[in-house]
Amino acid sequence: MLITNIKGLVGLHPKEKSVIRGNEMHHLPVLENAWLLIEDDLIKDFGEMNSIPPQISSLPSQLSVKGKYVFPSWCDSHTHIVFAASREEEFAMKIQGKTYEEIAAAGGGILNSANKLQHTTEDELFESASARLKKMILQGTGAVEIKSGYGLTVESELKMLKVISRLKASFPIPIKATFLAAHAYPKEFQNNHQAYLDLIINEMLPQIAAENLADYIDVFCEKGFFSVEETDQILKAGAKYGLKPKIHANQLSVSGAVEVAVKNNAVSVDHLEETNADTIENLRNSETIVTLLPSCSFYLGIPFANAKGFLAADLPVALATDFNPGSTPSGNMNFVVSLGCIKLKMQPEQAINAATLNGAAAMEISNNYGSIAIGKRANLFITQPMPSIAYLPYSFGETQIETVILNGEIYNGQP
Ligand SMILES: N=CN[C@@H](CCC(=O)O)C(=O)O
Ligand SMILES: [Zn+2]
Repeated sequence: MLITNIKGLVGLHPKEKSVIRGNEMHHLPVLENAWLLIEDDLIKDFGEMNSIPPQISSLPSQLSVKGKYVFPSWCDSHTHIVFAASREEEFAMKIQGKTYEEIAAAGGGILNSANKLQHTTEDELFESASARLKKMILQGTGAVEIKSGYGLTVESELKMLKVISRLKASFPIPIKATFLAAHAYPKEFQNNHQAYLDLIINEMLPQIAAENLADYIDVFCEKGFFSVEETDQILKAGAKYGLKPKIHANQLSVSGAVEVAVKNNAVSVDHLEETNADTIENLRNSETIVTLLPSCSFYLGIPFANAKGFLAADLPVALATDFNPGSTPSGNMNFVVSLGCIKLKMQPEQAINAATLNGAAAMEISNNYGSIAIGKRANLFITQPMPSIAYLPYSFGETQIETVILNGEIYNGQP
């Protein structure tokens, strides 16, 4: 496929560039008036229209996209899209002023989702997650991470991870699976934490490893959920099976989560709505990526993360949706990029880098995804005609995406 007359080819980082740190994130390379050649599922070549070689300009399969931009697909590195039911009954409680913790204490929250999921079949979960994923892809997402964590029993955690495996086999995008049994303590373990930790460590992890069902391990390290010591215990057990951590950290309080995550070589620390100077210091000399989830702040009404502080400390910042039924019922990365600009005060270039190459880095796939470079996978989207790149986050709540290309082929929602 040859795409011609591209108004701007966006995200032309060199192929060897695997992550972008703070100060560099302003730099989003764009080639104006460009062509892009895709062969099989890979980016084969690109250049300027006024110097297009004749043997390329005469190729048969051409798509002229005058006035439109071509972006690398969004890479959404934090989601919980396998769930049994929406939770809009909690929406009303939130509007009345109940906090996330109060809703959880009243029997809502994660345990509510776990109860529903335990009574839902693997096939039903696969169908509903597929519908969500299809919609996300049509909104420009071309790589995704999905967590378990609404099972909370051996059987149901495995059921969730099997659903993620089936999604991996059925969808034409890379999918990473994260094991998050340490999402909340089930009722029967509320006064015996160690028994649940033993269940995770001695029952769940060996089976998950034997069936190769997870790529990462996650813990909701937070007051009222999993303590720093409990988190450390789980991460060390995961490491024995080669599972690197991606951690829910500092969503509701500065909890020591970042320290324990960095100590255990976390690929990413996610949320960080609550941050102090120590949080930044703990991250400074690590490889850990800071993944911010501004649509969670938007929906819950909790603080927006200190993106500018992380960027000023030269840390790599990624943006992701956190799509889940409780704190973020949306998988729209376009809206996340808008919030990155409007609420986190990132420049459009920084937010786009955060949602593409750094999102890919937070899933350890940035050698093949997240930017437009020769030899990388042709996962991209073509916008509607737009006056500039900044127009995409500026026109919040809309999607400017007209055509989605995955592995070099136009994606129309099948499967
Ligand atoms: N914080 C923990 N997990 C989810 C919310 C889960 C829920 O409320 O169902 C999050 O990332 O926001
Ligand atoms: Zn989450």
